[in-house]
Amino acid sequence: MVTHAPTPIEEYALLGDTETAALVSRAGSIDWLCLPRFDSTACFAALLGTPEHGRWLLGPLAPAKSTRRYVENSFVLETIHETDTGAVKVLDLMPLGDGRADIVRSVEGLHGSVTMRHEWVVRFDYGKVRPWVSHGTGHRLDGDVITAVAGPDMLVLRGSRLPHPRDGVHEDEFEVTAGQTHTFSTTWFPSYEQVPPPLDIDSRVAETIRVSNEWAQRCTYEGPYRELVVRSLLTLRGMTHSRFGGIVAAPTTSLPEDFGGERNWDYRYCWLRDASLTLEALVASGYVDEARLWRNWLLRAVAGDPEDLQIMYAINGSRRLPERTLDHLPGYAGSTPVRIGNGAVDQRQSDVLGEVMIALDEARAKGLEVSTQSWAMQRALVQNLAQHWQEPDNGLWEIRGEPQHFTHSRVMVWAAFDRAVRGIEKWGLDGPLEQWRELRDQVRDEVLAKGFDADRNTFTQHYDTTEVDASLLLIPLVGFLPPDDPRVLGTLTAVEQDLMREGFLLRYRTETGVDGLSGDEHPFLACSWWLVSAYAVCGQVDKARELMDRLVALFNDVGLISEEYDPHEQRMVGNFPQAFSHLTFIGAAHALAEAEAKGAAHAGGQLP
Ligand SMILES: OC[C@H]1O[C@H](O[C@H]2O[C@H](CO)[C@@H](O)[C@H](O)[C@H]2O)[C@H](O)[C@@H](O)[C@@H]1O
Repeated sequence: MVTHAPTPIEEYALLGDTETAALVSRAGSIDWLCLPRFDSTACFAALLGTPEHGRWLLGPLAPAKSTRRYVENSFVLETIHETDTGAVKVLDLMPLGDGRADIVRSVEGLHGSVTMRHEWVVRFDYGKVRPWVSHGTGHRLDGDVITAVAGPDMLVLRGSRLPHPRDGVHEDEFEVTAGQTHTFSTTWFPSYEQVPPPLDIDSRVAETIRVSNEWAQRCTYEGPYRELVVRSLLTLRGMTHSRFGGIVAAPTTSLPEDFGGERNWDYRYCWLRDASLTLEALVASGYVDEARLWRNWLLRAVAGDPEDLQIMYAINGSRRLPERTLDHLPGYAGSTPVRIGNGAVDQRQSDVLGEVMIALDEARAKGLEVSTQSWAMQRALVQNLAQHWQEPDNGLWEIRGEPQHFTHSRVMVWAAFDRAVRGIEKWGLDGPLEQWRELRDQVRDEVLAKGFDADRNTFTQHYDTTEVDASLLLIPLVGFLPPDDPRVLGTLTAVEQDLMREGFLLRYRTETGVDGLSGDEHPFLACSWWLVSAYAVCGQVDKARELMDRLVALFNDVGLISEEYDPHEQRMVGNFPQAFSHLTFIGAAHALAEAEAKGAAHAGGQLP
């Protein structure tokens, strides 16, 4: 029985150091943090339970009006808390680029006086393990510190005023008046090592902002919604492990797709699909170095027998992600089970090679040099697909029901062969051209014959149904058919008719039971953005703009968005922030910009 009211998902902001990420609420509570990696165990897991499962709170004791923003293009979060007695500014960040795992927090009095509440509640292993906590002083520790240790993990808390122990919690309350500042840092380190030295905080803050600004300046996108596009690119960068090159689908696990339901999944892994689509968004916006980083990750992750290709890997490329439930956690809003690992790792999802081949083809077109090793790997994977493409699969939605012949999967199989052919024809690479051309045409003929319902003039979710699926919107976007083909336009209409819910798009109708899960879900934001892109390429620019404006209004105050949206309760749903949502938003902005530019050129008589 959960009595703790959950903080709405949209009330969280992201902190990150490109190796892991934290969620901090508007009230100043860091409720989620896995250290030192995105997929490490959490030491603060209140997000999926109660404060007793670990959190770090630094916020005003009295009710406050709290406004926040990121400093320039960084993930340095600045929150102003205004109370009846005064105002303070809190700065939260994870410094970038020093190979350490620190979180820094400072509070500065602006006017009047504010009583701050400080709580440091460390619970290792996702809120389960109470650490051994010591208050130490000494030469090696460089002044007063608090350390918390359990097994392999150790944290050290430093600060200008340390909290006191009480019933397993370290807490403090103190006044901050205008001009006063208190600074704190928590640092993770392996427990067999010495406590790391203190940080030079001012220089780390300045460096973090500088590095982020430099990265943002490389963005080449100049179309509508630019500020949000840049913030979304930064969010994708924040989900990319800067040394490994892997990209997580989201930094959280088990934020529910259905509040109180079982659709709770761990997204702290690198899906080939999500990562390829992230790459496309980055490359289209001018970030080719990131494509190289990820391609090298891919080469290491999939190295070996092509037969053993997985659809997702851990962030460092390792393969074992067994799905387990954490039964000690009550779940966000009572949504159980809380899962770690992901059972979809063993699924056949025939779309993924298509997404990888498209992303690498686009990166090549934007200047990523061809590497012999990379093409050899692509050839081997395409040859393997040639053996298996006719098998039923779990599709891009990773259904847990019976495998099917999903139309989207087959369209992406076509895309894999198509981009392989293009590798030879356009880029002069070597391979069995005739065989791949034949396969490409064979898959195309099959999709047109078996994945299309002529009565309704629409493509279908799979070969044995008349249902539709939002993934069919990708047919013109990947070049399978031109946008003005009547079958594409018919599919657009059918998808609108069947899947629109209160102005946003569902992935598919769960009522059919195709996914093998109980409960329902809400509109899936990536699909809604695919609809914007489909409208844009099909020339329905007014509809694209209208839907885009509606979607853009859903971002929270610091430019973040989750996987799904519940229009009825007007709240974000699912893991947060989700790469899929951010990258499809970027894609939609590009599509809209191109369509509007084309429309303007037409109006100006510049096009035939
Ligand atoms: O809906 C059931 C499935 O939900 C998750 O998959 C979704 O997220 C993935 C990561 O963003 C994405 O690649 C996939 O297309 C989405 O359906 C979950 O990871 C699966 O285990 C689950 O079956």
